[in-house]
Amino acid sequence: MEREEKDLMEFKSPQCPYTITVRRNPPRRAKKTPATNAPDVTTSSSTHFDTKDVPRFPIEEILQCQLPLSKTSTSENSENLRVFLRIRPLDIKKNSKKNVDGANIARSRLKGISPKQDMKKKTKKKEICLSVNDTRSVTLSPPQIMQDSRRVKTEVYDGFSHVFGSDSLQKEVYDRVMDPLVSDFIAGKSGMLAAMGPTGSGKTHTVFGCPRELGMVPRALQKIFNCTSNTCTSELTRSYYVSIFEIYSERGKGERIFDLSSDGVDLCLQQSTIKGLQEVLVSNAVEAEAVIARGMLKRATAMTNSNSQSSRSQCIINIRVAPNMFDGKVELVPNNAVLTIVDLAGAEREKKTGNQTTVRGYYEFP
Ligand SMILES: Nc1ncnc2c1ncn2[C@@H]1O[C@H](COP(=O)(O)OP(=O)(O)OP(=O)(O)O)[C@@H](O)[C@H]1O
Repeated sequence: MEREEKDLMEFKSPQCPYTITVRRNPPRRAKKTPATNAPDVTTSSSTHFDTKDVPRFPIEEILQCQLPLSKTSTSENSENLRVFLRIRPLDIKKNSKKNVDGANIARSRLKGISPKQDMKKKTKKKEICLSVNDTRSVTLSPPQIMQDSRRVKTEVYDGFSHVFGSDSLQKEVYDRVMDPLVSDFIAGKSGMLAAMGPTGSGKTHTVFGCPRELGMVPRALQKIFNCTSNTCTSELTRSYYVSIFEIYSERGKGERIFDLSSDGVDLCLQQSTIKGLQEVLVSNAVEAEAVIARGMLKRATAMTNSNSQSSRSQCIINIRVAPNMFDGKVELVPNNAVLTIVDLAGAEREKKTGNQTTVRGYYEFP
């Protein structure tokens, strides 16, 4: 307490400074400052010190003062954890085409209308309940049929790092979400992108994409290897390793971890560390994509053979950069940085596709 009061006394400037150091929790048993010329206010009764000489502590000025924010704290990239929201388009061409054929055609005929009219009716029933307010918030309102219910309310979800509307492009998402992580990774800083959401919400589409709309993984690999081959010699000394594994959990059973690389086996978790995960050395984006594609195929096959309705599968891809020896020197910057990409698959995934050899998205095998 003595120390604190002395500190307050030493603050003589009536002007509010731009930076203020607020000392909290001073050491309780702090030694008394050796005797100086400064009067001891705590024992003022035993001294001739006059409290009128003490300059007023400018508490009001400090409280009113607007501290200028530093450049880094205002930039959204400085946040360690960023949460993005991407809204999936309501109508996906692939599905609408599927609905016109087969059983739907027969049903439309029974109703005495053309399949196209039936489709139109269906589309009319679709109601958009999620609207984008601005780049950081959305409003979720109940469908009209439930609007009288007191229990369901319109809610605003605010504070996202960025909201991508249903018309957002893969490149747009990559530039804002993934590119900063890739740049950091190239500079030696680890990062992670995790796609989360209910089944069918577009996680796999965003992470892997399709040949016409490349997702985050192929775009990241392109940047990493383009950068490596285009820049200075020190970066040519780097080696890149890819590993891919799956954390698989089934209701009523524990979690299992599988190495999805070609000769990978069951893995075990020891004190939060996965033991025995294989890494594959890759020298370009094509090689890296091949390792990931094979892993995705292995994952899909395992999912199809399992009781996928009650299971969840999390696929984790790691790209690690390691410094190499070059002319007797070691490049120190990319100090084993790891870029991790997580794709969480929903329970109904394989029930819908039902085909062992098809991995949806970018990695498709004949
Ligand atoms: N932004 C988008 N633009 C076009 N099509 C999309 C978009 N997002 C998702 N889709 C399509 O929606 C369908 C479901 O998406 P996707 O498989 O990515 O969902 P998911 O969240 O990974 O589902 P699961 O958890 O079951 O694996 C796919 O046919 C996908 O191509």
